[in-house]
Amino acid sequence: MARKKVAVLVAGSWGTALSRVLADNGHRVLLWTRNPAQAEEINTLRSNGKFLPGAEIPEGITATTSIAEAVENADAVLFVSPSAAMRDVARQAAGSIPEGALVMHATKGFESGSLKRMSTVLSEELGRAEEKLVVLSGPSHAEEVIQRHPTTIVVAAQELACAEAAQDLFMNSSYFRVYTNPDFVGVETAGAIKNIIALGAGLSDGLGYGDNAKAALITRGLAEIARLGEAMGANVLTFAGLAGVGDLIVTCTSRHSRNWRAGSLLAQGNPLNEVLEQMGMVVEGVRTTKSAYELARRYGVEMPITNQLYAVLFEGRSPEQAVEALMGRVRTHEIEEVAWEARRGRTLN
Ligand SMILES: NC(=O)C1=CN([C@@H]2O[C@H](COP(=O)(O)OP(=O)(O)OC[C@H]3O[C@@H](n4cnc5c(N)ncnc54)[C@H](O)[C@@H]3O)[C@@H](O)[C@H]2O)C=CC1
Ligand SMILES: O=C(CO)COP(=O)(O)O
Repeated sequence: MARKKVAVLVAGSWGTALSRVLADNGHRVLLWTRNPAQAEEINTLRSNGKFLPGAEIPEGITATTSIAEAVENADAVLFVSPSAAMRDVARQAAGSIPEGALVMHATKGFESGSLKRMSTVLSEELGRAEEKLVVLSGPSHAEEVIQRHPTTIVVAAQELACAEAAQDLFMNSSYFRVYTNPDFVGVETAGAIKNIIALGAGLSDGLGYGDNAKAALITRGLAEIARLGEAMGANVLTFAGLAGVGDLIVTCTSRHSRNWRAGSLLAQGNPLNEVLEQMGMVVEGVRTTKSAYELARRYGVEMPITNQLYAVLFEGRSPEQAVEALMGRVRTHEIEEVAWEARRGRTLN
């Protein structure tokens, strides 16, 4: 594949790891950071010690503090800021992105207050149709990608050509395999909402519960993620894929997971503000719990785990009370569509 110029905004853990994949694929990467000391460290020491300690940054990556320089003449632009900074970063880049550049994002979250998906925020700020945007998601921790450990992700776009252009940029046969999916809304919502369940898994482990509890959180979490996603227009099958169950597994079980770690610190009795300070990296699940709690009300969807997480994070409920409330819920069917009422009148074969 021809060598492309790709701008990556910003130089956190995930932006840096994805830059390595692009550089390994022969592309020229301009990695933007607002922090001059970090740019200097990347360009001279070839390291990004705060976010990926011990990792070597390849020569194909150049850091810059000028967002205009990063995106100027770029063939593709990847946004990978925390969700809280997306609108601000997009606004800064908007005037300099070439008309024909492929625009992608790999951020997992919603905009607080407006509850908009990240692609909607990008579309508004960049003046581009959502149909032309690409979202990257799936089970992928930066700490493993930077070490070139085998990883699979999914790229979603409403137009196949856009998804395949992103697939071409990132896919390599040694450690990074990329699938395409036309269900843009499903991939984007699955990736955002899984962080709530990761917080819950961390809380569960922090309380000393075992694998049964975690498996329950993953599966029942998936059920409520899919319910909200479907109400927002997603294809329910997407939740059985990399962005759904795949990401839930990795985020609820990996020692690299920030959301899991934050949940386990909360279970030890640490206040939320101290946990976030101690983490030093973005913990998207906290904001996303609030957004999903509000989205569930907007779409009339039942999300019991999200509701309990919301009460623990923002209303002072103890994790033990939250577990009691979840276990004490009124009895119900596992899947409405296969419940007895729905089968009445059908012949079994
Ligand atoms: N770390 C990972 O393994 C993965 C992260 N993600 C997603 O990628 C997004 C970014 O996460 P990470 O890279 O892990 O975060 P991080 O905490 O490692 O880095 C965030 C970076 O954003 C910068 N930043 C924050 N606000 C800014 C602003 N207003 N303007 C410019 N720069 C700003 C920070 O200085 C920092 O360099 C999140 O939505 C996360 O869910 C997705 C998949 C994997
Ligand atoms: O989205 C991620 C991995 O796919 C990263 O989020 P966590 O660090 O919370 O697991």
